[in-house]
Parts: sequence; C-alpha cells; structure tokens
Amino acid sequence: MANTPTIAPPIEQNWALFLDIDGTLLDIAPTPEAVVVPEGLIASLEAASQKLGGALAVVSGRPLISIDALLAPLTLPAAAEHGAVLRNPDGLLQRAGGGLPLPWRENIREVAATWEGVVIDEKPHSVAVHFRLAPSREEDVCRLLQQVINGHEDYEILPAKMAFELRRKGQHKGAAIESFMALSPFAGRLPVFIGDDFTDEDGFAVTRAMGGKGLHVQDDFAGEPSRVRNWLSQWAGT
Ligand SMILES: O=P(O)(O)OC[C@H]1O[C@H](O[C@H]2O[C@H](CO)[C@@H](O)[C@H](O)[C@H]2O)[C@H](O)[C@@H](O)[C@@H]1O
Repeated sequence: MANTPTIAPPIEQNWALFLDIDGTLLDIAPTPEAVVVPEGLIASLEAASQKLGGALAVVSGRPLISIDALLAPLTLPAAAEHGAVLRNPDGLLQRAGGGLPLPWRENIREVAATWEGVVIDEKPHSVAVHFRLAPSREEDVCRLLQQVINGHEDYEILPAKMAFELRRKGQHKGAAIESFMALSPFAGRLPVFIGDDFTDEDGFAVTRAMGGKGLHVQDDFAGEPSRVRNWLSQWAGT
C-alpha cells in the first residue's frame, strides 16, 4: 500500500469541498470514542476552508456534538447524523423531524447491552450498533434491528463499517450536500465529496450527478486517511 500512488486530483479553487470524517479525515479506531485527531488537521481544515471562501463542510454520520468536539475550536458548516442535522454556513441549525421511537431504543439497549464488545452508539435521530470488537455478533445485530423495525417502511437499516445503523429514510448525505449547494458560499461551485463507506454512496451519487466528483478513500487515496490529510495540508499550505 505504501507505494500505491494517490490518484486524487489537486484541489481547485472553484470546488465546494465536502468531507466525511471517520475513515476519511480520521483513521478508523476500535470504538467511536477512541479516534485520534492528528496534529495539524484542524489547521489544515481551517486554512483550506479560508482558501475556498468558506465552501468546505464536514458530512458525517456522527452527531453534531461529537463533530464539534473532534474539530474544536473549528465549527464548520456540517451535516451530522448523515444529514438529519445541518449547520448552515450562517450557523443556522436545521433538524429533521422524527427520530426513533423510544421503545425501539429501549429494546436495542436491553438486548445489545448484554453482548460483550458490542457498542451502542446513541444519536438524537438514529442509533448505530457497532460489532467491531465482537465480529461474531454481526448477524445478531442485524437481526435485532430488523426485529425492532418490524417492516416499518419509513425506516431503514444501513450497513456501515463494522456496524449497522437504524435511521429514518431520506436522511442521507446526498440530500445534505444538495441542500448546502443551494447556499452561499457553496452555490455555483463544483461539488466534491470525499468518503470511504457504504454510507457515503448517496453523497458520491449527488456530487457526480451535479457534474462534480465523488472521491473514494479506497480508490483515490490508496485506502489511507493520512493521504487525505496530506493532500489537504499540501494544498492549504499548512
Ligand atoms: O460518516 P462518518 O464521519 O464516516 O461517520 C460514520 C460513523 O463513524 C463512526 O463509526 C465508525 O468509526 C469508528 C471510529 O473509527 C469505528 O470504531 C466504527 O467501527 C465505525 O463504524 C461513528 O461512531 C458513527 O456514529 C458514524 O455513523
């Protein structure tokens, strides 16, 4: 992998840049709380955002509180929980209505909490259940969420990296990017989204349909978030 070239093109001044966090800006860690924000990343993001006239947003499955904690003191435009929560460039917050029914959450907690190594990642609008530390629980986790959802058509189970996420349909990264692209300073720019996961496919589809780019960490950065960070810092001059 070390000798594989980075294929991503250099950033251009007219881009609107949308960045996923886990597996793209940050290396994957054993649990959501164990991620490390490498030195220099915040400065790179800040400088890149300035060079792009503010047209840089993070688009993540994490809740907004977690995004802000990781990127402090930066508060970038952000799509949190795969777009269920948007923080627009002017700071305005938009929250999708309708989270998960409380009995569903209680059911998931009751069952999955007894599975050693399984991490329940509660978010305001959804829940991710991680089996990274208990890979043999993959099927159990999937079955549990299917039982909880019980054919309810407004909700869906999203396969993620060593996790399944239960969320309301329609709250996805593509819709979030479309929403940002209607706003200054994103409007009129070329949308470029960088991601690494199945949960990023909606974002790739939307940026490509708009004539922009969907860059995949695996294909364009040899699978290494460190290459995304270097690419960003070289262009940002940090
Ligand atoms: O959209 P992202 O910013 O990539 O967020 C997606 C999910 O990321 C986190 O989970 C993933 O990263 C963890 C830390 O590396 C890892 O332990 C886990 O296995 C991955 O699935 C986060 O915890 C989720 O809430 C996000 O939805």
